[in-house]
Amino acid sequence: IKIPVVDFGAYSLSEKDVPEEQLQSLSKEFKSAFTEVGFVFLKNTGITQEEVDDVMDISKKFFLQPDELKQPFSRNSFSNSPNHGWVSLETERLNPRRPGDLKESFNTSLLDPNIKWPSSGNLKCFRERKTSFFHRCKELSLRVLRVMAHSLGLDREVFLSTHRLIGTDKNGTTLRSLYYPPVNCEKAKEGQLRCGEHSDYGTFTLLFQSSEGLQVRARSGEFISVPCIPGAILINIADLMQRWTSDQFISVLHRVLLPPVGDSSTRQSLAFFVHPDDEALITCCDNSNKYPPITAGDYLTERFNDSYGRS
Ligand SMILES: O=C(O)CCC(=O)C(=O)O
Ligand SMILES: [Fe+2]
Repeated sequence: IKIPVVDFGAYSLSEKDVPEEQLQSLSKEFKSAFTEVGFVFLKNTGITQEEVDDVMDISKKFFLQPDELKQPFSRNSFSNSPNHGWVSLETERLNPRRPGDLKESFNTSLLDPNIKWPSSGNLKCFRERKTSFFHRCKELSLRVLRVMAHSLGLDREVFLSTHRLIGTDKNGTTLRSLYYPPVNCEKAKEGQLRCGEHSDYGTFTLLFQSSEGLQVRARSGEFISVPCIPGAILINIADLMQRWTSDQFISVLHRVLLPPVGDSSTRQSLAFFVHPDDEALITCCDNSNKYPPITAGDYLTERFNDSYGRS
């Protein structure tokens, strides 16, 4: 497989609207990418490499602290947004058949003013950077949703009306910073990876990477390494979108392997997981009823139970 690169300049965040003709051609490119590959690189989105670097820098400062200082911000300690917060090393297994992933992450799901943020020492701009990047990703995602609807021959507002509450406790959309610390391959457990094989759960994901390492499963079953294109954003269709489109758009397995033996480098990425509003009822958009209707909230809860182990 080869992941197509699409120039999003005509609808970048610095443009007010997209001319009809360009919308038409973007839709065509989206359609072939999402039906055949499930992934696309977007360039000229308006989100700059500098913005990405700034968020990665502040995230790394958070992760490099001792665990005791990160503990107060743990995932599950924010009652109205259970996914918000820090996830420690080896806690999550995106492939439940493997040992815990060798990664740490910090999820930003809720922008509510009452939320407690890391703010000490060199983390003074943590909140500001996360929040403003979240908004940028949200704006871009709404544009992507419009083009997607168009490419499926649907009213361009259909996806927008089900993604109205991003950033509130009634929508699961999450900006996740990921940090993959250096790995001592001799100490790693049998079968352990940086991030196990999985597909994402929601509508789609925007992925920003600092270096290579991501692999995507081709139809042949073989995993293929994805290049890292500076300034370009990787978008992949997630499972709920596949279901919504009656399998027209495909959600593809991906993973991050351990670095080669002797390579002690770290890796960082940022993922913006777009989810519909919890109450949105997801019904096959071609009216085929291939899958029964389900609310986005119920669907997401089910998937989280799988990756954190049911208790
Ligand atoms: O770190 C990466 O490049 C991919 C992470 C990922 O696929 C995920 O968190 O869902
Ligand atoms: Fe993923």
